[in-house]
Amino acid sequence: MRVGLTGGVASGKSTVAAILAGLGAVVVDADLLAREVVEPGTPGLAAVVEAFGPGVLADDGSLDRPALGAVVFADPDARRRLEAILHPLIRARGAELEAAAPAGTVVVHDIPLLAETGQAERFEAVLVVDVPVETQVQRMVADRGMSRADALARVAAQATREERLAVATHVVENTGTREDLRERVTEVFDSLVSTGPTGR
Ligand SMILES: CC(C)(COP(=O)(O)OP(=O)(O)OC[C@H]1O[C@@H](n2cnc3c(N)ncnc32)[C@H](O)[C@@H]1O)[C@@H](O)C(=O)NCCC(=O)NCCS
Ligand SMILES: Nc1ncnc2c1ncn2[C@@H]1O[C@H](COP(=O)(O)OP(=O)(O)OP(=O)(O)O)[C@@H](O)[C@H]1O
Repeated sequence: MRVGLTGGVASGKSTVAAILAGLGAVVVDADLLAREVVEPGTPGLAAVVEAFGPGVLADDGSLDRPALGAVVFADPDARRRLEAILHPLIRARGAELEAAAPAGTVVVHDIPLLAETGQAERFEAVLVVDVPVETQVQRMVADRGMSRADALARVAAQATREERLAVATHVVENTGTREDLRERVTEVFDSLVSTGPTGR
């Protein structure tokens, strides 16, 4: 079964993905792949430098992620150019990892921009991790040391809560404790495995 997992920045997707992995799912993490495809020496990194200039490289030749983030989260055109380079590479690698998963496993694709990129129909079920914007911002500021303005810029670069909820087959609210989250995710996983995906 192919399951999509999405949610706004800092909503708790990685936490949900880790719980699902513990329950036996194979997780394909788009954020991780987005890092893999721009590792030093890759065609992905070369293409990014070609498009954005050597100013997005750190002294050791790796991608300077904060520098590139400052550019693309302030400029939607720049963001689209970056996405046009990286998304095909990320998708191709995700398909490879899925093909390598053992038969019969639940493969969960953790994709931050699933709603934005119109991918919902590719999945038998779509889990949306839902929190209020203020919770996203507080987590980015408290856990990642971001300024409030930078946190709000990331939120503004993404779909609204409503747009994401519109593609959900299962909503995972993450406004309670981590234990509440584990219970809800376990309930959703059990229902997917025992009764199959619903809602499509
Ligand atoms: C701009 C980059 C270098 C900033 O790196 P940084 O280490 O600060 O962030 P990281 O990659 O860990 O992403 C953290 C979160 O930011 C949000 N985010 C990342 N890219 C985007 C984007 N293009 N649009 C909206 N939100 C985004 C997502 O919620 C993601 O989970 C990086 O995010 C990137 O390469 N983005 C383009 C690739 C992409 O679209 N990734 C999203 C998953 S496919
Ligand atoms: N229920 C919760 N209670 C308190 N903190 C939480 C809860 N769920 C997640 N967090 C914390 O919030 C932060 C964001 O969670 P996580 O990294 O899972 O989100 P994400 O959606 O994967 O983020 P990103 O979009 O940046 O990849 C983390 O520091 C995580 O430990």
